[in-house]
Amino acid sequence: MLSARDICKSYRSQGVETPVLRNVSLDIEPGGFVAIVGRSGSGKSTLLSVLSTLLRPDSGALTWQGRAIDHASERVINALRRKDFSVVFQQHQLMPYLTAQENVLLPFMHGLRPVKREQTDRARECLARVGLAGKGERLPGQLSGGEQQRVAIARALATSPAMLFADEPTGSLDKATGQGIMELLAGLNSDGPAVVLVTHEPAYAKLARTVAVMEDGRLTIQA
Ligand SMILES: Nc1ncnc2c1ncn2[C@@H]1O[C@H](COP(=O)(O)OP(=O)(O)OP(=O)(O)O)[C@@H](O)[C@H]1O
Repeated sequence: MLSARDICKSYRSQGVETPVLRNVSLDIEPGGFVAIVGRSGSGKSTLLSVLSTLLRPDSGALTWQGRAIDHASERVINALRRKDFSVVFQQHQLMPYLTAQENVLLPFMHGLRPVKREQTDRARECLARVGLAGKGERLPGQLSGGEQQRVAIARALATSPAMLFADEPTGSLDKATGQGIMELLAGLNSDGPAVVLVTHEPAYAKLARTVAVMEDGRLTIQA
């Protein structure tokens, strides 16, 4: 379980401090599905970044399976991101010169070590899971926006994470394509990782089991 308690986070720029998260607490159970909603600038992405360890909180506690990770070493954080946590962004951040399958294999690539047969099989399985069987040899530029986001999700799934974080994964897609991505995430969540996602779209949030609303740096759990 991932647990955040009394998380505070401010940004400092040009001598001005802007508090963004004020005593935010949230528990995410194994298999949970949480949508974080709220108006633009309310701190949703900042919260997601703190939960996924991309940003460190100024104060408060973040624990993963009972272990404090808010000030864990880089080594511990890197191990967590390699194994348990995966993040999908609005801009899918695929490598344009690698095929879909090679992009999904990226989490397995360490230095010059060749990827293993079972990792290639896993990449193929993940592409099939997101509805892209048979498209593994295409470059991102030969796929639609929705398909590119599916590749990014397949890449995030490759390591069988316990937690999948998604920051506006539908933000650059039209409504029907976005709905497809949300349904995919809901389907993956039903037998896979816990999902925490940021969305602007109330219709998408309905697919989550818990809706958490950010307002003025505070978080309210709706259901
Ligand atoms: N690196 C930064 N330095 C200074 N201020 C920042 C930084 N990142 C975000 N902010 C500010 O923090 C506040 C919250 O930003 P955040 O991106 O978390 O909000 P959001 O709810 O995700 O917004 P949106 O829905 O528009 O993406 C905003 O006022 C933003 O301008």
